[in-house]
Amino acid sequence: MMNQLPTGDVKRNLRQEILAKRDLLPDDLRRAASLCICAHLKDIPEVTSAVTIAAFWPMRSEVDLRSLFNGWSDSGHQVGLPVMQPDNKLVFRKWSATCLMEEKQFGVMELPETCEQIIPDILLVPLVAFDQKGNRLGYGKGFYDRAIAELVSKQKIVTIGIAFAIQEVAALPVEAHDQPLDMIVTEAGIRRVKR
Ligand SMILES: Nc1nc2c(c(=O)[nH]1)N(C=O)[C@@H](CNc1ccc(C(=O)N[C@@H](CCC(=O)O)C(=O)O)cc1)CN2
Ligand SMILES: Nc1ncnc2c1ncn2[C@@H]1O[C@H](COP(=O)(O)OP(=O)(O)OP(=O)(O)O)[C@@H](O)[C@H]1O
Repeated sequence: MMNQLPTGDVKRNLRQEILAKRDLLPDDLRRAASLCICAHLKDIPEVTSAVTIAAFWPMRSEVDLRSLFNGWSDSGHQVGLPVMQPDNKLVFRKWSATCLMEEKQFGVMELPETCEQIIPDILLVPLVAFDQKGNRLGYGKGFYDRAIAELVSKQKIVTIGIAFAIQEVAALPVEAHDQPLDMIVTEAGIRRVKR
């Protein structure tokens, strides 16, 4: 049957449903799955050969990639983390083991202004939901849609969605501004999206 709801409503409902499901994952399972996702990322040549990897500091019940940061940094990668700007854009600042994260708007932890801004060549994108075609849903503020659109207009970039397997949905509604992903990594494995 055709879905009669406007796209914005469908997205809002899916977001709520999947976030509730993600919040219910037990901590031990979340930790194990996060480590499994980290192990998969070590097997992706585009990641291991990247200069600058944009990751994220986990918020709420997201996948936790932090166990990779020291190793990446020690092996010569730059690790970037997102910082929200007043114009609803994202920039990425360089993480190091001595950085102290600061609590910013919506309780999000971010690197302070003293950390230099960097341009990522790999973007690990936190997901609320995804589908098999590589469409993604975030928290609904368009931060990553804008960031991906701006980065791809300037350089070649690889976008990798990061989520737990339970965050997959059959099909997400797609709007003109939605930026699809090149790959999705869950604890179940690495999926490359063909287009
Ligand atoms: N780890 C991580 N960092 C990230 C993101 C992310 O998805 N994951 N972001 C990806 O975008 C940006 C932060 N985006 C956010 C979007 C919404 C809310 C939030 O709390 N929204 C409230 C409504 C706030 C309001 O409208 O006043 C809510 O949903 O209840 C927080 C952060 C940048 N950093
Ligand atoms: N490139 C862009 N330029 C300006 N506005 C944009 C752009 N991309 C998305 N937006 C706006 O951001 C809002 C949120 O979009 P959407 O519901 O697709 O969010 P999302 O994909 O869940 O969020 P996010 O990208 O933060 O993960 C929409 O109102 C949309 O118009």
